[in-house]
Amino acid sequence: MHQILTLPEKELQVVTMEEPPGSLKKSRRPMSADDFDHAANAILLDVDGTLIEFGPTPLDVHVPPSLKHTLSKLRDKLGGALCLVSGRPLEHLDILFSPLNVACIGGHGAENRLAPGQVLSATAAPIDPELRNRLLGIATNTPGVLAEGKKYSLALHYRLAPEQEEYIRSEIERICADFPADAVEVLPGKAVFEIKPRAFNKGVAVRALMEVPPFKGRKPIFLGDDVTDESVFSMLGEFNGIGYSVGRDLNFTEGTFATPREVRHWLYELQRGNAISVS
Ligand SMILES: O=P(O)(O)OC[C@H]1O[C@H](O[C@H]2O[C@H](CO)[C@@H](O)[C@H](O)[C@H]2O)[C@H](O)[C@@H](O)[C@@H]1O
Repeated sequence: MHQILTLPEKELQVVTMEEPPGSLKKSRRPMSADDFDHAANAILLDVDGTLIEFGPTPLDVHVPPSLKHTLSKLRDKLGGALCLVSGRPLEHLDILFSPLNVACIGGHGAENRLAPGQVLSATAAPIDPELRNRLLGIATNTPGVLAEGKKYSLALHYRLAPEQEEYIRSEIERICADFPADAVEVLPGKAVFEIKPRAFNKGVAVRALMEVPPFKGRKPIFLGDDVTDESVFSMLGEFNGIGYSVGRDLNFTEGTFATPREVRHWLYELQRGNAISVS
């Protein structure tokens, strides 16, 4: 039997994770909080592996209350120009981060809420149902593999069965070959393959975000940990922005945080700084 992961309304298993050791050499330090300008910058944040530590399954994660508090304060000091940019669906982000209300890009760019308090909107068509069903069959037939159904994509997680990575990869390739190549994209994430239509990605969604208030005219600072974040890192230059990676160096980044804990500390320092009033 495959396991379809769903998030029960307002109910998540909360696991307190050990903080991983900050082992990475920090040769490229991110900007000091003293140099940060609350009136000129926008903060864009990937979630899993950047703001919070990985858990064994998508539901077994912990969002520290102190992080929600920090993000709430920082959002206010930025005049609302703070956005979560995640592969998770927006409704999952809202449950995980409740009661925080911030701008969000979800589903790898398929959905967005371009400012805090706005109504959610979809920017993409749902994943092809036949493709979804055939991919679900991989989880059905492979012990330890979890299928995370999302409206716009499907994630096949092998964190609990790492030995299945190559088998899953080849099965996905075999199935996707039956669909138009320009319609299907496979994102290899952290112990996961995400299959989605090619039409949207985080970078395209961030480009749209940066055209609307309160983000318009600001310089985006984006933090991400994964190759699935590269579509954002690679377009930041269009807005004079800066990218920072987490846990490892990635292309188009100017600095690296060792761990999500270090990211959380940096954000805490940013929200403590004085906001310069917007004219
Ligand atoms: O874009 P992100 O915010 O980084 O989200 C990427 C995916 O994160 C989640 O999966 C990852 O985190 C899980 C919980 O720690 C972990 O078990 C899994 O192995 C990771 O790949 C989420 O479940 C996906 O929907 C996101 O696309």
